[in-house]
Amino acid sequence: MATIRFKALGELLSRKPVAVSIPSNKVTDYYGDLVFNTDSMRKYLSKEAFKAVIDANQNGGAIDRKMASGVAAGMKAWAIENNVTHYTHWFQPLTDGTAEKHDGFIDYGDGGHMIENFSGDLLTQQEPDASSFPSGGIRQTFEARGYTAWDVSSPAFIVGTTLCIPTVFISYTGEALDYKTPLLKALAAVDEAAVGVCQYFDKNVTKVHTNLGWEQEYFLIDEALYQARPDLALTGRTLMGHSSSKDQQLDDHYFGSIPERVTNFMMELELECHKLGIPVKTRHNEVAPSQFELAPIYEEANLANDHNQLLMDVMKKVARHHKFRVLFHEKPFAGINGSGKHNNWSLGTDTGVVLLAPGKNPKGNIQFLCFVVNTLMAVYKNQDLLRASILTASNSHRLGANEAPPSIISAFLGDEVSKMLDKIVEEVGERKMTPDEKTALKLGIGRIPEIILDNTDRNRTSPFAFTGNRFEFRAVGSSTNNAAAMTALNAAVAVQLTEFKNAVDFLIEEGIKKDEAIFQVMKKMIIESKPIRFNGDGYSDNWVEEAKERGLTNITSVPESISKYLDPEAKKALVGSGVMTNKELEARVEVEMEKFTKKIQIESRVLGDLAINHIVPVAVAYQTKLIQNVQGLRDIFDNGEFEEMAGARKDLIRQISNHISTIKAKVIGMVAARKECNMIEDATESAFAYDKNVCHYLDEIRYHIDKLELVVDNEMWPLPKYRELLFNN
Ligand SMILES: NC(=O)CC[C@H](N)C(=O)O
Repeated sequence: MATIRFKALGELLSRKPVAVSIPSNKVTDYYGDLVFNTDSMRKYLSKEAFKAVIDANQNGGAIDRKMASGVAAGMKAWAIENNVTHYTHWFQPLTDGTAEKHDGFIDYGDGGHMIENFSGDLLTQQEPDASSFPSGGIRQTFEARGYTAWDVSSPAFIVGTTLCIPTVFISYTGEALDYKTPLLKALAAVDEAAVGVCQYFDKNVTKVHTNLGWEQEYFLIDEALYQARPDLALTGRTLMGHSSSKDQQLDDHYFGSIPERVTNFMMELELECHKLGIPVKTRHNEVAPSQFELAPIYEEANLANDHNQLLMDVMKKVARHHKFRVLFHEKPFAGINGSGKHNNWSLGTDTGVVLLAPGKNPKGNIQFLCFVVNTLMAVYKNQDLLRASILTASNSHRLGANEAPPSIISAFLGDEVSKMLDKIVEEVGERKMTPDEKTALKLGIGRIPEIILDNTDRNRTSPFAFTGNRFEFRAVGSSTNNAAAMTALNAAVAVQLTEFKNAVDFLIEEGIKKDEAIFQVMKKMIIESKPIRFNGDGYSDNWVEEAKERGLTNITSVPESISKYLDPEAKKALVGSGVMTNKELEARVEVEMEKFTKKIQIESRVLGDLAINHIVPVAVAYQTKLIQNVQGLRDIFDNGEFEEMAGARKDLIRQISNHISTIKAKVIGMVAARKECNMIEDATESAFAYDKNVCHYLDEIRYHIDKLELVVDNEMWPLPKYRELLFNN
């Protein structure tokens, strides 16, 4: 009997919801308790130190050494009062997670005795030995130094007994080795470019911030079953498993009543999030059985992203208290819904205007349309860059099915905004507009708010959908760091807004009035970017054809998509906006290529192991039982009767034999292919080779294993089945 599987199922039967105690009925009583936020800063910092942090936060300036010492002292006092013993620079290397090295507050004091020390220098900068993080060749192991430097715009927080200081991570020579640095630069770039455009409409605007509201989808699997699936534990997804007879066909999980064990997990998670100042608000069952979603209120994008990274970490810990494992993989189970991390993106001014929401008057609406059109244009020109920022080994399994967008990048606007754009094209002529024409157009534009509020349609197959006051970048995968997508998008929009402004300024210099210049440039852009607008079904075969005719790209290969980071248009966005240097971009491509290769390599090794050591022996054992059974029948029945009775069984023996032989042959082929790929030194070539020569084996081997699962005795099957994994809470 398959002991681990049945033991795990036995454990499942004894699970009880784990009780959670909430300190108060009012979230506001404990919200942000573990954050060094303005309230705690006011209490623990001198007036000057407080002002220095707020200034640096709002205006992006640096904090001088003296001030930093004051801030560190206040932060330490606050932390110690909260039972903190260690501090860490918390950063986001180019891996799938965050990094932290804890140091105690202890140090020798003047007389050689122990003191609690945390200086300004330790707060602002550290020099971790960085040789083991991916760097894409920027940092050789013999120059292992990397620096972490305090990101003042994201507040310090406490996890357990450790004070965490959000930092950027850069090499000795100044290149970014993390996700945060380029994101901060992209946010600054879009701020500058957007302020320039806003100035056409309101001279009081001096800052534009990017808002991000992510939606985190995930699966929860009982820990005993998870442990009995080495593929889940090592790769985050099931590399095999026949679909369950019932999964999501009846649409009965989505928004269904949340199981009690899961509710308790969610309660504890929300409690931890709220103490950490993560404004999580929404929770619900997602489409697939055992799939859930959690979403916060939107925040400034850098903070929102730190919070998402922190959340993923907290989720893993809290899940363990409830004897669950959380799966962030985009497609842990073939054939049913995968998990996205939809990024709701918008821009807002320091005067309180949401730039992607319709305005209150014609002027506000023209500004709104300007930002919509520039965003469309940026997406149109940067389809390949945006795809490169989201298409990973794991996300590639998700795209194109089950409400995840396809890999053709397009933008959904809804009928009403589309009509508005078409109207601009129709009504803005080549020659100068008459005052009456302008008034008519502006009046039409003035009607936008009512129209949109009633028509915020949704399109789940769109990678980039307008939803009334923001765009939802739906293609982003659940396991990734949002910063990659947000860096690409904001950099692309920044470059686009600058081009727009240059074009408008040029016309103004030629003597054309500002509003007409804006209309003329918008018209051109609406026409040029039209191919990116698509409100229809992103899954239809027609769309694949039509997209091709429109000249849109459709790339499903991960290495091919990553390599587009180095195309001129992508470089223009990332390097042109000052977000990355050429060297950093090339390094990033190398890191992403290596990540792809390694993930496939690991999957291939795990599958080979499971196929040969778990599945084939069981299939052989079952086949032997069948053979013995057939032999027994032959012993007791005469020939005619025997043939009639054993015919089907003999067929089954043959079928099992075929599957076993094919699996064995394919595993041998896969290992040989891997060996060849591993000889290739160049990261890009190796990734392409893995994609072409190894990936297909994963599907082929799985096919035969899944067929065996259908025929082998259930008592003998070693791995928990889909029905057991999916209906376990
Ligand atoms: N209802 C939904 O929005 C499902 C989204 C889907 N899970 C995705 O992969 O993006």
